[in-house]
Amino acid sequence: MAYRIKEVFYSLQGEGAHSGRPAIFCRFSHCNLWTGKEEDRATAVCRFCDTDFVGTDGQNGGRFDTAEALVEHLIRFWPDISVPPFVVLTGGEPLLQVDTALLKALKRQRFEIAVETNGTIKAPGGIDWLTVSPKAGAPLIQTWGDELKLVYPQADLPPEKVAHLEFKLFYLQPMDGPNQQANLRKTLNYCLKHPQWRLSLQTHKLLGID
Ligand SMILES: C[S@@+](CC[C@H](N)C(=O)[O-])C[C@H]1O[C@@H](n2cnc3c(N)ncnc32)[C@H](O)[C@@H]1O
Ligand SMILES: Nc1nc2[nH]cc(C(=O)O)c2c(=O)[nH]1
Ligand code: SF4
Ligand SMILES: [Mg+2]
Repeated sequence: MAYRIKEVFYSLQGEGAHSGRPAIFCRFSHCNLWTGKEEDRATAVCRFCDTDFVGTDGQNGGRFDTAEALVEHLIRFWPDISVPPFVVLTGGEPLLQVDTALLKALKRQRFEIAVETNGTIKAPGGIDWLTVSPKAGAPLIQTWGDELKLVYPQADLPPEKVAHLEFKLFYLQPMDGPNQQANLRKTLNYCLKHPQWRLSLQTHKLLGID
């Protein structure tokens, strides 16, 4: 299968439990909850997305015909082969494209594999760290994983609706956008009242890095 990749970059994981950890980011094109076109945002299922995932024209993006070709491309961004490489598969919605062939090819090169998904597609086996970020109005199929990272607030998806699911860690991430400051305040208040939940700041944005 061919893989369509918007961009690849080396940065620090900015969100969740691995925040601060150097990682190769592989951003897959396409999402099942938004076309990615601004003209469709108001009618999309997911309307607050902060990411451009359209096409393959981003930094180091492209179309890769085989899993091996993509893995060879990714590993070039890792600076020290004595440390196992860490990759974050994101998007767009990576599980539209991530398959067992890719996960196996990554493992052959000793990759530790993290995935960021909206939870509408069942994850294949072989992922080391699964982050699920459910979206109001979308079916939640992947109901277990390592961390649940809920963007907050979402009118029709209060944290109470997902607090019982099978995850090791529960994060609230303030919704970026026009109400960012108010959302940050609400998020931190919610965490203080409900200590099951931790605050996930998008630290890459604070640092001004990718
Ligand atoms: C761009 S998404 C790609 C992965 C997958 N489609 C998903 O939604 O989880 C990566 C992460 O950014 C979060 N995110 C997207 N837009 C955001 C925003 N405006 N504010 C805060 N987090 C946001 C998502 O919820 C997800 O956890
Ligand atoms: N630094 C950094 N950390 C991230 N964690 C999740 C991201 C994403 O867009 O999925 C992301 C991102 O875009 N940049
Ligand atoms: S599901 Fe993820 S990639 Fe898709 S529009 Fe929402 S935040 Fe963006
Ligand atoms: Mg991002």
